[in-house]
Amino acid sequence: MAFSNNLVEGLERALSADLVSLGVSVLGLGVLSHVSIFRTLPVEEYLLGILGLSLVAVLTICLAYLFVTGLAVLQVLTRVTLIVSSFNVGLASSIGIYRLFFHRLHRFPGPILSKLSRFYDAYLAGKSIQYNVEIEKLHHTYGDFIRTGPREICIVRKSAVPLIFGPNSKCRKSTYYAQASTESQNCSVHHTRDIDDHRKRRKAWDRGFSIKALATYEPRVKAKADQLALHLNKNLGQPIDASAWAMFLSFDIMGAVGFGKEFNNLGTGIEHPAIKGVHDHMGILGVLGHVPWFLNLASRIPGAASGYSSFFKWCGDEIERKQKDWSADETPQDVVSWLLKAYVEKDVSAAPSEAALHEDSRVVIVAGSETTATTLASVLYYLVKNPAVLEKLQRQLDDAMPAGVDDWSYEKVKSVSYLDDIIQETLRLRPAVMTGGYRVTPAEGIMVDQVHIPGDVNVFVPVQLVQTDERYYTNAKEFVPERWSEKKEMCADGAPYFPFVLGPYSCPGKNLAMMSLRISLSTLIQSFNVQLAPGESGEAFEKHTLDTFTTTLPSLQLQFKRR
Ligand code: HEM
Repeated sequence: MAFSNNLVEGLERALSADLVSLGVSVLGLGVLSHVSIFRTLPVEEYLLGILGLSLVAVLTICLAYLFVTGLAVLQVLTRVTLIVSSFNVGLASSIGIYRLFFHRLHRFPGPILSKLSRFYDAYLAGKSIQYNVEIEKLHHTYGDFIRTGPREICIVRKSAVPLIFGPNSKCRKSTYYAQASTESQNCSVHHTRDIDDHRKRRKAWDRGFSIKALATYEPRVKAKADQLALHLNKNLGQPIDASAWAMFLSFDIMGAVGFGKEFNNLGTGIEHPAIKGVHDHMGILGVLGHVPWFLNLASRIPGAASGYSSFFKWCGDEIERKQKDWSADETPQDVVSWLLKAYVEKDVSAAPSEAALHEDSRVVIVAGSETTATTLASVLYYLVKNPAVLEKLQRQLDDAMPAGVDDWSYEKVKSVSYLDDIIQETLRLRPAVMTGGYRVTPAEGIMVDQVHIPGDVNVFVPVQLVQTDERYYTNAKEFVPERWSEKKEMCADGAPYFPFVLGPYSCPGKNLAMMSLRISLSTLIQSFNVQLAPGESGEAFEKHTLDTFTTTLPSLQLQFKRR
């Protein structure tokens, strides 16, 4: 009894302390909480728990004031506001001082605000949604190793590429991928950070892109390319937005070989409504993706993801339909059916939950379409800007298929290695993922040249910047497809080239992408001459491409004429 009386008295005294003493002690508590808990806690993992706990703490303090001290409501509110703000000031000051002066990355150069918070890089990305351009500016100011976040280093060195992305790299996916979910159970193969989960699941994906599977996709890809050629034929000499039509083609291809379904963008000339929502929100991803925990939190606000709802529903309905019509005896005819097969048969490579399977199905469309579309439009851009390259390609296609379109076969197209050189050179100058992937270093860190990057640090090598670096490529910003064949001296030894990334997280759709690009480009270039439409300089296309993780292109007006 005496003990509980003492406790109540003690609590009463503490709560009724004068405002200055109260503020100072709670500020100290904020500092203490950072030093003892938050400094090492992976906030992304416990986001909701931390928010819930903070709310409970504030409510408890309110109730304690009301019932123990008997203060009036206004006085209680004043004191609680003081407590909350003092705690946060203490916490934020401790975080700031630690990040600037004591953090294991404190010696790396970079903008002060980047060292303090990822929100600064979100601001940089948001200025014109060209984080790739901002990174180039930072590189000129700070050099090859830039601290782009409290716990992030951007490295502009070729030697970093195998260390971070190579097959033997010990780096894993970083917290960047926590923007969707932190539970691998619910994540797509792209977002899971659990290395075992990822390794197992990649097997199901790789089956969907095997040589045998690709052979079944080939006629469908060709049919879509022919449909585009037909549209161009009907609109000879008219301005055609190459960015939009490349997107229509790629989405229709992924609808056909990804799901075995028809989006019919090429038929209508209008973006399918399920996809429009995705495109409208790419900018948000390009900005808030830089603060993954915030994006994760924001996406939980009711209605926040409503722009995606028709896309989610479309993919969900299609999976449901496939599950209903499932026949174990049939060989899957599209990528999602390969993923579903693993799931239905409870294979080790299966997505770990229905939610994860749905996420995977959405990745098929988004990862497969945007990337191929932007590459296709970019190739066309370089061809119109470099007519000698276009003519050389046409000559080589004619040599391989002398009887013209009736002579077309994918085998013959594959023999035209100049086409691959053109695609490769385009992906060097304008990779479809311009800045990321993002990885985290292993506990022992990594040694890049003579620089030690400590453990548990997020790292990335900006793909476009390092692939257009004069140290590694002669006339690095110029489009010279011959550098991949007869002018190999234009690439330095080990010049960095990784538009599909390398190693365990590399793009599983690379062969499908290359097939789609070869088929569509050969189909178009064999039949048409192409040039910039009147009034189009190509400047906006060159300068205003957006870095939305994958690339978002401005329009590019081209004119097609029959050869
Ligand atoms: C020119 C076309 C393409 C390019 C340049 C490209 C590039 C990339 C890159 C750079 C990544 C790594 C991203 C990261 O590290 O976060 C990636 C991953 C991925 N890509 Fe592609 N991609 C292309 C086409 C495709 C296609 C056609 C598909 C088919 C669905 C596809 C499916 C995927 C998937 C599922 C991943 C995640 C892989 C993983 O995390 O294990 N991509 N791609």
